[in-house]
Amino acid sequence: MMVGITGTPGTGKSAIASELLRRGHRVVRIGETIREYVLEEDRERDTLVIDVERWAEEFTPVDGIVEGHLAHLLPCDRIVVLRCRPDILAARLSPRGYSPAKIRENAEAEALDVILIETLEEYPEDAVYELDTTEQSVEECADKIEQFMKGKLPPSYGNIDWTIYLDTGL
Ligand SMILES: Nc1ncnc2c1ncn2[C@@H]1O[C@H](COP(=O)(O)OP(=O)(O)OP(=O)(O)O)[C@@H](O)[C@H]1O
Repeated sequence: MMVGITGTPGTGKSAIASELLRRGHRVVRIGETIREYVLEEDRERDTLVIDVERWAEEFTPVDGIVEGHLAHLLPCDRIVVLRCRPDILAARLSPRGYSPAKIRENAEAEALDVILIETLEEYPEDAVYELDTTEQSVEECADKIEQFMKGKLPPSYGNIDWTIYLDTGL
């Protein structure tokens, strides 16, 4: 079974995937699979432009976890969408040295449910598990993902509304 972990940068994909790796799961980091698919560097947005279509087409499926903010563009069996309250997300991103514009762009995308919406365009409802990491530890989040993988936690999404954070000047 291939399980994707997606989410806005800073929601905790990498940290949670490391915990799942520690627990013995196979983990593929999407960042390590895109190198040959980089089309250009978008300097203004401080990000890489990837040939996502070709990358997704050529991706070799894994029996395990695929972690990265493009995971929902792969044909996973189940997909976990990590969430984080936008003000806390901004605080998590600030030690990275990102520009204020890049932090704002990510916080806004999180407030607007961008990754969840993209995920629901690709996946049936019963394959999606939305997990709010704002006030849970990495271990608690990993526990829930393991339970979801085993079918012990039902799919769920849609209980988050962070639109008020759009007006806070983040
Ligand atoms: N419950 C939690 N789950 C995951 N990470 C958390 C949690 N609480 C706090 N963090 C912290 O949030 C920060 C951002 O996490 P991380 O780098 O894993 O995000 P990411 O989604 O992988 O970002 P990117 O897409 O840029 O790689 C880390 O410092 C991590 O320790």
